[in-house]
Parts: sequence; C-alpha cells; structure tokens
Amino acid sequence: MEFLDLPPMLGARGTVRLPGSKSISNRVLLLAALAEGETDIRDLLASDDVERMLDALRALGVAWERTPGRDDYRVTGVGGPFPVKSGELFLGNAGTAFRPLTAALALSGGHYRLAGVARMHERPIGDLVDALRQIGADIRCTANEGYPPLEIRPADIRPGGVVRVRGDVSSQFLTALLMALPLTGEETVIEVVGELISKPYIAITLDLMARFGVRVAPDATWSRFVVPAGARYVSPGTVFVEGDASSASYFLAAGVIGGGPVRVEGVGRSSIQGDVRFAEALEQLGARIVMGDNWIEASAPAGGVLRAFDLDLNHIPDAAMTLAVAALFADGPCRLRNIASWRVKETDRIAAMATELRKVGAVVEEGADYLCVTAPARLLPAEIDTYDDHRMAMCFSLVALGECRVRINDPKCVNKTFPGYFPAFAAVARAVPVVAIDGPSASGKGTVGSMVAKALGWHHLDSGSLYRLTALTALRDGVDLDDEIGVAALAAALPARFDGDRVLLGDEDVSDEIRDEAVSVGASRVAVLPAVRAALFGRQRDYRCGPGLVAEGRDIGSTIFPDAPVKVFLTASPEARAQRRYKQLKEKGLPANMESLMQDLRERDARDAARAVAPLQQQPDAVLLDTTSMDVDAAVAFVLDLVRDRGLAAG
Ligand SMILES: Nc1ncnc2c1ncn2[C@@H]1O[C@H](COP(=O)(O)OP(=O)(O)O)[C@@H](O)[C@H]1O
Ligand SMILES: Nc1ccn([C@H]2C[C@H](O)[C@@H](COP(=O)(O)OP(=O)(O)O)O2)c(=O)n1
Repeated sequence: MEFLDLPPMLGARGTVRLPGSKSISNRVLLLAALAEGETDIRDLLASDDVERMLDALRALGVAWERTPGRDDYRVTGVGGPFPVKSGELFLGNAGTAFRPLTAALALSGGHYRLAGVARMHERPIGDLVDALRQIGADIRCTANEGYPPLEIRPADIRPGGVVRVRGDVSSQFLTALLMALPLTGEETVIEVVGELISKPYIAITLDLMARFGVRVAPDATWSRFVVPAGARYVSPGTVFVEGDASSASYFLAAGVIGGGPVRVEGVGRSSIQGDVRFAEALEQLGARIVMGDNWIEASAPAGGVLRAFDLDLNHIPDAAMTLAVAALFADGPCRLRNIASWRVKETDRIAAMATELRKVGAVVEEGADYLCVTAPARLLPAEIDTYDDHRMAMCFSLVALGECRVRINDPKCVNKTFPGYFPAFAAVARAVPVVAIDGPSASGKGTVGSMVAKALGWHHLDSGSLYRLTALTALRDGVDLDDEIGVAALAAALPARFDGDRVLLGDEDVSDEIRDEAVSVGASRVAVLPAVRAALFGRQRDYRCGPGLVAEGRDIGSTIFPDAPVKVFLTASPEARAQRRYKQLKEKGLPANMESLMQDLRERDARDAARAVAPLQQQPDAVLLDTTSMDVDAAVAFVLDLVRDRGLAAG
C-alpha cells in the first residue's frame, strides 16, 4: 500500500490558488455538450472525476478539445440529446458524472450501459431511476435493483405532467433531472418528496442552467420546480469555473488550526457554491475570517483555541467533513448533526470518520446521522486509512498541524478532485524543522549535534545511543545479538530517556557504559538487523517536536527524516577519527589502544556502509562537512550558518 508520511507541523500561513470546482466542472461540461454552439470553458478542474465525464462525452459523440498545457477546453455542443445511440460507459466513482448522465441518456433514445468501480455499485441511484421511469424511461439495474450498473434502452418517453423524486438521499438525483428534462422540450413539473438535502448544490445547478439559457425557479420551499416548455440550452460563449469551495475548506481550516492567515484564491463572496458557507461555520468556532469577491482568508481565533460546536451541517455535507477533524482542536465535545448523506458518499463517511478519528485518540460517538467528537489531550501518531475517498485523505492531513506526525494511506485518492493537494498543503504548512547529521564513527556528530541543538534551543536526538542502549540491554539480558526478533523486541520496549547529555535506561544513568567497546561493537552488530531498525523507526520520529530537532546517526537524512531541510554529512579522515576516539576514551579514564581503535573503526565503517538496510552514504541533498582539519567550534558554526541560510532560525 502506498503511503505518505506527513511530519508534525508548527503552523500554517500562505496563499493557495484553488483548483476548479468539481461540481461546476462536471455540470458545465454536460450543459455545454447538450447546448447549441461552442462553449469555451476556462480553468476546468483537472481530476479523475472530470476525466470520466470528458471520456464519456467523447464516447457519446461530443467533440471537445483542450488548449495544450492549460485547463481550458472548447466543447462543441450537440444541441439536444446525444447523437451516438449506443455505448458502454465506465464512470469510476464519479457521482457527478454518473447521475446526470443517467438522466440525459435515458432521454436520448439509445441503448447504453453505465458502470463504475465497486463502490459506485454500492451507491444508491434507485430514486433517480424511479423518477425517470415515471416518464417512460427503460432503465434496468443489472446487478441489484436501485444500484448501478445500469442498462438503458430506447423507450417511449412521455414528458409533461409531474415527476416525483426523493430529495432526502442525494440532491444529485434532482440535479440530474433538472439538467436532463429540458431535452424533452415540454413543460415538466418536478416535485420533491421528503426534505431536500444539500440545497446549495441545487442552487449551483439552477445557476448554471440559467447561464445556458434555461431558467427554472423553485417555489418557496424548494419542493416544486417547473422546467418550462420549449427550453433548450444555448452556449453562453465562455464560462469561467470557480475554484472548488470544498477543497478550500482544508486550507481555511489549516489557517484556523495553524495560526494563519491562510488565503484561498478562486472562491469568495460572489461564489455560487454553497460550501463557501464553511467559512461561516468556522466563524462560529471563533475563527477570524476575511472575504473578498474572489478570495477568503482564515486565521486562528483571537485566543488561539477553537470553540466546541454543535452544528446542523446539512447545507455543507462535503466541507463538513473538515469540521470533524477541526473538532480535534476544539475546547470541548463537538457535534456534527444532520449528515446522513455521508453514508452514501465515496465511502460510508460517518463510519470511516469515526474509525480514523479514534486512531488519533479522539472519543467518537457515531449515530445514523450525526457524529460527536471529543479531542484527546494529545493527538497520537497514526496510520490513516482513506477508503478510496479523497476527502478522508485531505481532512486527515490537518492532524499534522497538531504537531503530530500522521501517515496517509493511498494518498493518490486525492486525484479524484485535487491531484496537487499534498504539495499545496506542504506549501502553506510549516513542518517542524530538522537538522540531520549523518556520518561515520567518531566524526564528531554527537558533539556537533549537541552544541547546535543547544545554540538553537532545539531538541537533540543521538540516534546511535538508541542502538547502543539496545545492544547494552541485549548483552545484559543474555539475548543473542544475532537473534533478530529477540533484539527487536528489546528495541521496541527500551525505557530510553535523555536528560541533557545524559543517557538513561529507566532511572539508571548508562552514559558511560554505552561507550564501552563491547557495547560499541554490539551496537554496530544489532544495527544491521532490519527488524531492529524498524522497531526504532517510529521512536526516532517521535523526537521531532517544536521548535525543532537536531538528530544525528547514519540514516537520519536518508530514512528517518528524508524531508529534513538541513542535511549534513559529517566526516573526517580515519586517522583523525581514531585519534579523537582515543583521546575521548583516555579522558574518560577508559582503556584505549590506537591500533585496535583504527582497525575497529575501519571494520565499523565497512559494516555501516555495506549493510542492506539504510547503509551509511552521503545523500545527494546533504552538505559535506570534512572536519579533518577543523575544530569543533568551526564545525558548529558551519552547521548553524546552514540553518540560518535556510531561514529556519533567526540570524
Ligand atoms: N572537528 C573536531 N575536531 C576535533 N575533535 C572533534 C571534532 N569533532 C568532534 N571531536 C571530538 O571527537 C570525539 C568524538 O566525537 P563524537 O561527537 O563522539 O563523534 P560521533 O558522534 O560522530 O561518533 C569527541 O571527543 C569530540 O570532542
Ligand atoms: N542512525 C543510526 C545511528 C547509529 N547506527 C549504528 C552505527 C554504530 O555502529 C552504532 C552506534 O552509533 P554511534 O553513532 O553512537 O556510534 P559511533 O560512535 O559513531 O560509532 O549504531 C546506525 O546504524 N544508525
């Protein structure tokens, strides 16, 4: 399984240009396809769901072309039903393609098959099929009644009169009917049965239909819609796609959780997307929000802490997911109400959200249509499953802003709506900085690392001492150093503590004992065991805390913190290193022999460099620092300059 490790973040600020709205992109594509004339669409979203719609339209005889290198498209409308009268369409997990195409194809007089991924076949479509059958459509659910895949056959469509459709499962059914019925040319009344959910999405549909020349006004209660006689779609010429307001939610929340300000460009006061009201929800949590016509900016509440909330989120079902994760930063239990539609989205989002929030330590109560989330005192590092749901992946990236590392499984699921999400997030979120110092034995890593950490006021990790503590424990407990599983178990349970430059096992100071030659040789032996390295992997990452970390070892820059902004490969000639070690041991009153030290050092260098897992080697992005003829202070000054040059510490 592919994954992405997000480091703990210290805060967020900056500006993000949003990708185009998915809801607008797929609606505009379909309307442009059915309209008379050519439509130029600017800033169309580049994502999987939009690709599915584009592919389908081409298969159905709609010509479109893309301006090379841009997200601008020209669609040549067919001025009515689709001209291609048979076809098999694969629509992935794109609800915004599947539902509207079902309705438009049911009225196109052809023979079509529509299918998607397994999850698409679990997402209900029965209410839409029932509504279309009322006007004579011949639609068969070929696997399970009420669910895709579907087969549509030519039929005697009898428009006019009243069509009833349920509005309380997914508003996309109403959207699909609204967009397709003008193909009949006759007046049809749509009556919504049950409370209409997600009304703002219907508002997007009506707004875009009006731009293509078909005006449908809802009654006061949004339960009756009249599609006028003689309606036909005509291209408005050029359509600009707004930024995606649901995608904006992650960055606005990042600004609120991570201090901010974070500004999103592409949506604002004049947006037609209901999800811009997510900003209002954030305001109820105490966030500071500023809005322009085409941008929104979010910052943390004046007091820093988010207020607990109890909100009906029916009007912003997608952006509401972001609030479930924002609840991890609130000062009390938070309730998200009226969100039953989550259960029929890309995954059962209520269940998925509850499961994953619990992994980071939250207490979650899950109901048929609500979630109650209580934040833990401290977030726990976790491995988040994403259920092939782009929004799960994007939401849980926000956990990192709690200075908590988080692993996102299958991160590419964001391609559904936002392929550039993680780079965009990394551009506004500020990771806890790490100085990674790697190099051979006795090159000065410990000495330089400790002094650099003190000068910066950052945390310090001497990873070698973890290997030494592991070896010491194995030697004491009589565990064979080649017993990989046994030694790894010791490494995982090590009661290691660091107190300044003192190294402790529980309460026992073992700073000197771990420098014994026997322990040094043992450390070098256990360090080649993959299970031992794996056992120490997460432990080392947990030392990454604000304001920053200086860590040294052999694989810090390559494996433990590959994203470290400063990497140094510290080395010196073998002779210089042997002499340093000799002096060091003598000063500590420990026995030392120059010849055996030299020999031992060469052997250890060879073992560190040749091992299969995380061998010692200079990373391409590491700066070489050869201290053969350089004193400690000069080496420390060199590293501090690098840190300041990268803008990670004041000058
Ligand atoms: N640039 C340097 N010049 C001279 N001696 C150094 C230098 N860097 C480190 N030393 C000394 O070398 C010894 C070994 O350094 P240490 O930090 O323990 O190395 P490592 O952690 O790489 O094994 C220490 O006594 C240290 O004071
Ligand atoms: N990140 C690390 C740190 C140390 N090791 C290995 C290398 C050494 O053999 C032991 C002890 O490391 P340490 O840095 O304390 O030892 P040296 O004094 O540099 O030889 O652990 C490693 O494999 N990976």
